Amino acid sequence: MANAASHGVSSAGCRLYLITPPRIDPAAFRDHLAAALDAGDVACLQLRLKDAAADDIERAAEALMPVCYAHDVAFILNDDAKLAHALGCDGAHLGQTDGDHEGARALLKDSILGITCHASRHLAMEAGELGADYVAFGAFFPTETKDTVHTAGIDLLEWWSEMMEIPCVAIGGITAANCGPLVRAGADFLAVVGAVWNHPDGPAAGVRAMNAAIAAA
Ligand SMILES: Cc1ncc(COP(=O)(O)OP(=O)(O)O)c(N)n1
Ligand SMILES: Cc1nc(C(=O)O)sc1CCOP(=O)(O)O
Ligand SMILES: [Mg+2]
Repeated sequence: MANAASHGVSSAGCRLYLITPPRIDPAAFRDHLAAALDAGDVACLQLRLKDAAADDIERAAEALMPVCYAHDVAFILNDDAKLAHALGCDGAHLGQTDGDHEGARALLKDSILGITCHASRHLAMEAGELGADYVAFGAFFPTETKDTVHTAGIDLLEWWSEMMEIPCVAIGGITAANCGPLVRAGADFLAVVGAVWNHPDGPAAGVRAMNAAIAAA
């Protein structure tokens, strides 16, 4: 079965998975992104613009993709597999209501497909069966980035990583201060928004703090 490692998003140990803030000015954000990626290891960037028109997403992708590629960071688009394919992204991340997962798998071929599985073993098994490259569990902690409904526990990560080879992503309120148990439970990637983009000393400090915490776990 295809997996994220075979597409160049290697999880060799736990790695950082960055997600953009929901609204950005692409030209200004490009500099913040470059600073963040200069600061340390990042596996991928997910462009997650909420309530944005396709044209705006395309403009943002054009601004940010070259920065990712210059740093050997995979570029993943949220919510829309067709647009991800059309824009030449490395892959797409789909939630449970973001369209036809099987159609997306077929369309994206060897590109990355990640699927939100909330706190559900059943959804994760389904995602694995259809060929997802990673499954995402969350929310592990309270978050100000998004209104969340589901709460995931450490036991889910332990179970998945013991039973399955498909990489898993942990998301939701993750910070340098609280990520240790997630890493030790087997998370392959920690997906973060606020811990990096809202870090009081800037995004580079956020990446350094997250990577130091991952290494110390
Ligand atoms: C890595 C990762 N995990 C989960 C999500 C959430 O996706 P979804 O449930 O579709 O919610 P939105 O992000 O679209 O609001 C994600 N984006 N990335
Ligand atoms: C986009 C998203 N999805 C979640 C889920 O639980 O599926 S939590 C979340 C927000 C993640 O942002 P932060 O790192 O700032 O908490
Ligand atoms: Mg979505």
